[in-house]
Formats: sequence, structure tokens, C-alpha cells
Amino acid sequence: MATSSTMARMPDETDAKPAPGISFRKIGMQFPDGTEALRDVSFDVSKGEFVSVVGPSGCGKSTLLRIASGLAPESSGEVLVNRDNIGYVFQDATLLEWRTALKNVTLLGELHGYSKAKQEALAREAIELVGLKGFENHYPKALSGGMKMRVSLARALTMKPEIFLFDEPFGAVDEITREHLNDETQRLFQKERFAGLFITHSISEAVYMSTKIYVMSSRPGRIIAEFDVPFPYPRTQEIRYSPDFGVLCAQVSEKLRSA
Ligand SMILES: Nc1ncnc2c1ncn2[C@@H]1O[C@H](COP(=O)(O)OP(=O)(O)OP(=O)(O)O)[C@@H](O)[C@H]1O
Repeated sequence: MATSSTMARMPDETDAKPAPGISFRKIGMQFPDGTEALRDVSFDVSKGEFVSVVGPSGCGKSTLLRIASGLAPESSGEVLVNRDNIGYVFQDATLLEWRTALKNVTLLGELHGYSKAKQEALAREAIELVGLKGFENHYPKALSGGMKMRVSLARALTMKPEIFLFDEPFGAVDEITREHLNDETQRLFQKERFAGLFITHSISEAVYMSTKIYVMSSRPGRIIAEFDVPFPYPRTQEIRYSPDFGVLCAQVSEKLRSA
């Protein structure tokens, strides 16, 4: 197993782009049962980039995020990443049912040993950022699926992440809520300018949100196509109906069909 290292190990000096938040270098992943999930995956995600990865179910997308975060060790290759400050939002909101929205959002500050005043100040700021002001004292059972996801986003935001990993966070909500959450996330990205790595099954979501899209093949997942998304931020929902947006979606879709 290769060891992952910190930002002290920077990419080649010939690389003119800003320092990557995450640099995947020829990542391979083989599970103990022999399943080869990833093969030779290489790409960077720099601060100020929002990169989406789309690919067939089971191609290794979540595995790639787990490797980036350090939750799973890669079998070969290496990841250059500073893991001090990573935000991770999962498919499920993963809230504690017995804690209010505010107390769910203070959780990470609590675990990091912040003072109560700091925990709460960070939580209230994050709650406002995701548009949940007024719902601080609601318990998860009194929140909609979209609101739970906002709590989950706010919880991650309290750590002011420089790298933000999103594992298909909006797959379980209805289309309109998903569009709202896309707008919230895009706004957060614009404000915080983290390095964003976003997994999704939705091509239009990927095109709407991202600066760049990678398409992965079916297992073992390899990068088979790369698209730059040229639309300037802030993007509004109307862009989804523009011809250029449709053309890019069609191009990504074509690659995905051949994956
Ligand atoms: N612990 C494990 N042991 C063996 N195989 C695993 C393990 N975890 C995942 N896999 C397999 O590795 C492959 C990649 O899984 P992963 O969850 O990364 O795919 P994915 O692209 O995120 O899928 P989906 O889009 O359906 O969420 C799958 O075939 C999965 O069954």
C-alpha cells in the first residue's frame, strides 16, 4: 500500500496550475476479496475547482472519495492531500435523531474540543449559510429530506473545509429540492472557494455545478473522459435550458453510455 502524504509533497514544478487540494496519482484499489474497484485513476482537484465524477453504478466513485478522505487505503498509487480540513457529505444526512438541528451542527466543533461559544457561533453562521435560520431547535424528525441535507452540509461547513467531498448527497430528494440544494451548494462554493469533489449520477447536476467533469468507466473504474464546463458563476437555473448546456449534457451522456 502506498502511503498518502501531506501538501508538503507538492506536484511537479512544471505544473502551472494552483496547488491541488487533492492529487490522485495512478490510484488502484483491489479489495481483499479480489474485487478490483479502481485502476490507474489520476487527476487533481485544486482550490477553487468544483470537480464532478460521473460513472456507472459500482464503478468505484464512493471508493475514490473514501481513499481521498483516508477512510480506505489505496492499493496502489498515492494521494497527495492535506487531510487536516476535509468536509465530507454522505448520501444519507447521518443526523443524530436525539439532537436538535443546532446540536447536530455543533457536533464537529464539540468533537474538536472547541469552546461552547465557538461551537455555537460556527454552527449559527453555517445554519444561516444553508438557509436554515429559524429551524435551529427542530429535531431531525421534524425536518424534510432536503432540510436534513442542509443540516448535514452546515455541520461540515463548521470546520471551514478547504476540501469538500460530496458523495451523491442529493440523490434522495425530489427534483425541485435538488435544484435548490444545487443552488445552495454552488453559492457556498463561490463564497468559500474550497476544492470540491462531487459524486453524482445526474449529468445535468454535474454540468450545472462543476468547473470540470470526469467520466469513469464501469469497474474497474478508470477515467475515460474529461470535460471543462465553461459557464461563468453564479449560474442560475435558466442556464439548464440553454443550447450550450444541452450540448454539453449530451456529450457527457454519450461518454457515459460507452462507459
Ligand atoms: N469492502 C468491499 N469489499 C469488496 N468489494 C467492495 C467493497 N466496497 C465496495 N466494493 C465493490 O467495489 C465496487 C465499487 O464500489 P463503490 O461503492 O465505490 O461504487 P460506486 O461507483 O460508488 O457505486 P454507486 O454509484 O452504485 O454508489 C463495487 O463493485 C462494490 O461492490
